[in-house]
Amino acid sequence: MIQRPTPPRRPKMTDTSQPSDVARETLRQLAMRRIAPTPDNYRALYHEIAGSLAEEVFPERAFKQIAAALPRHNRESLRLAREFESAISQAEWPALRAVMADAFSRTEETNLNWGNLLRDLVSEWDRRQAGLTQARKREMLDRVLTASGGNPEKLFERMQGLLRAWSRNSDEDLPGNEAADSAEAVQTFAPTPSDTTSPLCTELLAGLLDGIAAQAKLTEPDLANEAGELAGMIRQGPALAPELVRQRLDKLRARLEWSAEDQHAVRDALQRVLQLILENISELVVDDRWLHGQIALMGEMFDHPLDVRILGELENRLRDVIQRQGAIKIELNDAQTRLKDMLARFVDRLGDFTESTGEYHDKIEQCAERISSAQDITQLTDVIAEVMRETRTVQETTRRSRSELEELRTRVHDANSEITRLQVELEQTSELIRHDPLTGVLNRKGLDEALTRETALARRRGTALCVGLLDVDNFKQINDNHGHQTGDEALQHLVDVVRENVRPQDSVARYGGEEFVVLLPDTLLDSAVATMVRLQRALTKRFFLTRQQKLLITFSAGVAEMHDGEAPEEALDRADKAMYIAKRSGKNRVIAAT
Ligand SMILES: Nc1nc2c(ncn2[C@@H]2O[C@H](COP(=O)(O)OP(=O)(O)OP(=O)(O)O)[C@@H](O)[C@H]2O)c(=O)[nH]1
Repeated sequence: MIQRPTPPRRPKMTDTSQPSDVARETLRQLAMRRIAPTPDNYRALYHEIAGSLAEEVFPERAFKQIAAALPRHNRESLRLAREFESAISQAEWPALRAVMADAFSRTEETNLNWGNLLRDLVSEWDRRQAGLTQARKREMLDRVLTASGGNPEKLFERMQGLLRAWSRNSDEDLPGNEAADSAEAVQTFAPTPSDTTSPLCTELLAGLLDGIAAQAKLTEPDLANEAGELAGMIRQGPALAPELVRQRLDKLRARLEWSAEDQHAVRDALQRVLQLILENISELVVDDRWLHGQIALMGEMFDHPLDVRILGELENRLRDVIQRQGAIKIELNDAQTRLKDMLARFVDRLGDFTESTGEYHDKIEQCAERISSAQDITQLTDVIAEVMRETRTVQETTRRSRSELEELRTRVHDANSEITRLQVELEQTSELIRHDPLTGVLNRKGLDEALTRETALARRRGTALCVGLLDVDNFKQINDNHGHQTGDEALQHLVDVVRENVRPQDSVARYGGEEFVVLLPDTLLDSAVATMVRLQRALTKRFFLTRQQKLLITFSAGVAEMHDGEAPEEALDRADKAMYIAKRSGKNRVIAAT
């Protein structure tokens, strides 16, 4: 026998006098009847169990779609659309009803008024008005027609304005103060600042923005793009989003002001840099390599668009190079003078030696003559004694000269090595003075300068500035297990990853052994924390490879946003404290300083 499935029995209802019981029962029934638990099914079942009527649901989504399609060409339609949206967001039928009634009554009003408006306008056209010729009236009407851009509501509004202006100036009822009224008429009629549909204003404004875009293209591409985009928007029809255009124009004006201030600072800094270069070039007397160093620096400077940060750094670099080169130059001159003295003594010694050996030869020749003319043995004995004495003297001179020459040779060799060392140091000075020799990032001195520069810029521009201080986790273990050289390479790897993952305007500095600072201009605290976390992620993606072994480098970091009027050292101190909290709470994390 085929077993028919038993239809789901209506289960015994629990007490459903309380809404919470109804809700519980609804869920139970949904599960038992295997009905999909959608909001609509839940609602229907709830009312079935409660024995109530389903309330009419407010169709918010559908209304929002309607709101999105509403026209917003003028102030009036924009206001209505906003009121409509507000009624939707409150899900209120009465409010929605009021907005709709308002909108319809306005349409009716507008329709009714067209006839009256035209009649009044025609009669004002025929009347005589102070200071308004027919030609002037035609010109005014033309402008109203053009400025309305085919928008009937706008045209209606403007025609009413025109009518008011004409009627106030009519001869019949012209009050005593004609001049003021006349001025008011023109003012009433004159395009308002938001009247961007006036073709002349539009083109002037757009042309001005194009000019700004062209000028800023090379030095500030972002600003140039913004000006270009705004020009485009204004040409397309700014009446579509007048508020947005106004806000963007306002921001652009503020940026142009900053840019002008920057240009000023750039010019001053450039002047100081050039003065320093000139001072330095006039000092160049010993080695042309110095000159090449300076020229390379200038080349570097003019390779980038002039920027206060670059100029500030170059100025400081040059100042340092000049100072250091000055000191090295003195040492180098000293060493060269000593070398010259020694060579002079060497030449003297050689002369003495040649002289004494020359005398010896003369003496020996004389002795040889006396030997050949000697008559007896006594005479010969005297000559031999003299030969012996002269030979001993010359031997003594030769020995002394030899040891003196040996000593001179060693000292010349030492002086030469010293000169080579100083020259190498001289070449490296420009590079190393503000940069850490191991990793190439800024050292403490470089960091101090970057902090001073960025703090001043942030204050002037009213932008945020953050410092992130990171300390490598368990670095001692890397050194102990793999050697100091590997430890050094691990630090270089860390710096490579950090530099690749921060913006060009961010600065990276070595703060201590395995501690680094990242300086983040124009960045709020949350974004700075996010940046440090991004660096941590980047390090987990790029392992450090040493002898075919992958090492994961992690760090703990503290981040502080510079407070108003706070000294950079205090912000660093707060970041340091936050970093220690990160270490104590398990390492490999980023903590925002309070
Ligand atoms: N290879 C190398 N090691 C360095 C350098 N500077 C500092 N160190 C070493 O870094 C180690 C830091 O050790 P600790 O201060 O105990 O820090 P840590 O092992 O990272 O421990 P935590 O910070 O608590 O995670 C010391 O052994 C320093 O000698 C460097 O330039 N190269």
